[in-house]
Amino acid sequence: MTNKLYDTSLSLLTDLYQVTMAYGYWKTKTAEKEAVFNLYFRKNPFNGGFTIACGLANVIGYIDNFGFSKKDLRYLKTLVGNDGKPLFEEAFIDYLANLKLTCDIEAIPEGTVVFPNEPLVRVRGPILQCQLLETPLLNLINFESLIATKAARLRLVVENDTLLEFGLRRAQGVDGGMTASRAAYIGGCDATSNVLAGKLYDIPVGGTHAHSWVMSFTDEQQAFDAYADVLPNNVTLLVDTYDSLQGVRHAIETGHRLKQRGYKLAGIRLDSGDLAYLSIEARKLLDAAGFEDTAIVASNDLDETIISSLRQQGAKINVWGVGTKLVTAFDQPALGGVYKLAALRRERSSQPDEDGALAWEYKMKLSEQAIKISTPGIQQVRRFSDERGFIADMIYDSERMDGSISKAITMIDPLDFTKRRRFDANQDFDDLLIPVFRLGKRVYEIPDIHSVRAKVQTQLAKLHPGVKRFVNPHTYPVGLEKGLHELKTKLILSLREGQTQV
Ligand SMILES: Nc1ncnc2c1ncn2[C@@H]1O[C@H](COP(=O)(O)OP(=O)(O)OP(=O)(O)O)[C@@H](O)[C@H]1O
Ligand SMILES: O=P(O)(O)OC[C@H]1O[C@H](OP(=O)(O)OP(=O)(O)O)[C@H](O)[C@@H]1O
Ligand SMILES: O=C(O)c1cccnc1
Ligand SMILES: [Mg+2]
Repeated sequence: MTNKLYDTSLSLLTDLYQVTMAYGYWKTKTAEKEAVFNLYFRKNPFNGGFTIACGLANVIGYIDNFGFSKKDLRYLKTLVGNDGKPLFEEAFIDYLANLKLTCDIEAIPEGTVVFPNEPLVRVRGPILQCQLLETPLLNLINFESLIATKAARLRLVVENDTLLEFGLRRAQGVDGGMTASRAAYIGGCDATSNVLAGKLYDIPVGGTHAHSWVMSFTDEQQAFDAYADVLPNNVTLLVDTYDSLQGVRHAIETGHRLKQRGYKLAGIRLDSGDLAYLSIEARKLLDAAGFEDTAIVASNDLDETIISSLRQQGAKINVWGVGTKLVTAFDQPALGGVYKLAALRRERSSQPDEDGALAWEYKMKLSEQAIKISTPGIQQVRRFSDERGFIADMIYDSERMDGSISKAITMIDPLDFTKRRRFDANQDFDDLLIPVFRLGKRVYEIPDIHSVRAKVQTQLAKLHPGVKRFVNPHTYPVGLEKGLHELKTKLILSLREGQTQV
């Protein structure tokens, strides 16, 4: 099982400006200039305190299959500028025909808990190649991370109950449905109703039946009995087509017949009305009839807020079916991930290469808003932890700071330089970005989807509850290593004075 959706080249799945810039780099003979780009987001979605990294498997699929086909090239040849003449010259099209990716890519593995400003993916290589990857990488990481985060939030509220993803019919198109099912499973759903996702991604599939089944019979009892006859080992009956509690009584009747045949009534589903009241009453009826093990499934525009309220009201629901608001990431339609140039290698001749840092020209985007000023550097994230869990994350420049920690390290809050933390040499840590491609060759095995899903839960267990709460969550500390902070400050000052380099 590959966990990949893309088995064909999607190299034109990019914005036109990436191709026009690529042409520009090629034309100005800077295509091969070595660049470093970081992909990160600035704010956790859903006003939450954390994000789940997801989408790397599809990034890998995209890159594994990268390459412009003859048809792609033929199409690019048809593009014209505002004078009606071709946008790109033939020689550039030939260049693209032979283009093979040779980038080094590091990434934070899927299922990892991540925070604003941390590079989830770092791409290093010829600037033309890095540039072409901007849009697809953002497309693939933003959406899946958003949905995995939504599912993780749902998992936090349902605790050990069963969580089903029912979203395909409301998803944003085919791919929105497919990738949402994958990310929702990783984030913490137990199964999906999406059969193709089940097949392609090895996700358990499951579900009940629709109102149409009941409506196609003259009465509900007949409908339930017929369903139980056909699929005696898969009976969860939707009871709310006419009157929910009457429906439960009919389901109990069917349940008795199933029992006589050696099967069981697996569940009933409520899909309208007051789900707290109805589930409590349904539970009483089921228990009184000896169906203590029959599950109560609920669906109907659920999300983490409604589920949390239902649980507080004492609802007797043990399976939650969540569709629309999960796969459309209600109520935040996108994760705002960005991909920024962070360094360019200097011309070999212009600088001695004795210090790794001197080899690079650090780059950043200025902004009036401090949060939008990008951080330069060949970034790595160091996550410090102790026996209770994660303590803080520090972004550092892997070329400037020796990766081995032999002395104390100071981390500075990027939005308030007076806030500092010191970590001594024996503090436990992990560096989060790991090599995925070296010179365009894959050096990373995609883990199976079940272990990624399990990882989300072990990661969340290491987060302080305050960071996981939904209302005004505590901000998990993410800082810059002191040297990187100083470099950034120096660069901001020099850029503001109209210079471009440090
Ligand atoms: N006890 C409850 N507390 C909070 N929210 C609830 C409770 N019961 C149901 N809900 C939620 O309230 C909303 C009810 O939706 P709506 O007003 O469309 O009612 P409905 O029961 O679906 O109506 P209909 O019978 O016409 O289908 C849904 O999002 C549902 O999940
Ligand atoms: O509510 P969601 O979280 O999206 O979950 C999926 C919904 O899809 C189905 O019905 P559908 O919404 O198509 O019709 P209905 O609302 O009339 O039941 C199902 O009965 C759920 O209500
Ligand atoms: O199986 C179900 O109950 C189901 C599947 C898709 C959407 N709503 C419900
Ligand atoms: Mg509905």
